[in-house]
Amino acid sequence: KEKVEITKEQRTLMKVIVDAYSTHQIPQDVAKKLLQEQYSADENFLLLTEMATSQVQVLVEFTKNIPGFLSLDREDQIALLKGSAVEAMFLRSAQVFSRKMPSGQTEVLEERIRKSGISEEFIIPMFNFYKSIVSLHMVQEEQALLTTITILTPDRPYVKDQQAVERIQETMLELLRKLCVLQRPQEPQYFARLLGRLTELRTLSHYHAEMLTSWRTNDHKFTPLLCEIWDVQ
Ligand SMILES: O=C(Nc1ccccc1F)[C@H](C1CCCCC1)n1c(-c2ccc(Cl)cc2)nc2cc(F)c(F)cc21
Repeated sequence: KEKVEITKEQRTLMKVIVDAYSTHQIPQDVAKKLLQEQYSADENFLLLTEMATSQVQVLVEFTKNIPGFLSLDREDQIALLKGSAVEAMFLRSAQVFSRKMPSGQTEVLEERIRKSGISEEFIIPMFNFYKSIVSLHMVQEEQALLTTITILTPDRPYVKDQQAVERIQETMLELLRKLCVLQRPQEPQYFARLLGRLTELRTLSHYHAEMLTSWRTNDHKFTPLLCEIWDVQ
């Protein structure tokens, strides 16, 4: 039986990542807003573009706290941010959706999102992904590390020094692997299941531009930052 233990430096690394992850969150809670009232497709589109724009800003702040990220080549840092922003947003959305809520509220939230203006064809894959995240019952350490691992994907477009990214990602993968073994001794496959979600996440993120341009709204207005990150307009 493998004796797994977290080293002192791994504990420090995890604290840095989890603190940064919980600090750099969007101030206003979109789930609360959606539960408070029903918005029109136009209002929902505006809310989405606002949320997605501020999500990119908090993502940039979060990555500054990933040990080693700032010592990467500057252009590679940008390539990693650009390449992971959409996935980070869907992962964040899934984590928001998987939060424990008073009974019945998750169903209301799901209904509001289904009716938000997003076109039918994307609702199934999106909620399949969200529900697969819900079923993992991730703790915040796992959520923070999974987002960090997503950001540190070496084979994003235009990354020059992939080895340098791989080295940092491997540190995070090893830490997550240990956490999963310690957290779920009865589920030896749990770590593999977590990483499997990243494949689903990448597939869902392929549709992101279409999801926005097919939104049921008369005016698809995007912020300059979203045009940059979301390959729209
Ligand atoms: O705000 C959003 N996501 C989000 C962005 C940044 C940080 C945190 C976030 F939750 C949007 C809203 C926007 C307003 C209309 C309804 C969907 N959102 C999505 C989502 C994201 C992108 C596309 Cl193309 C389609 C849906 N899935 C959600 C699941 C949830 F549980 C949730 F609370 C909000 C969610």
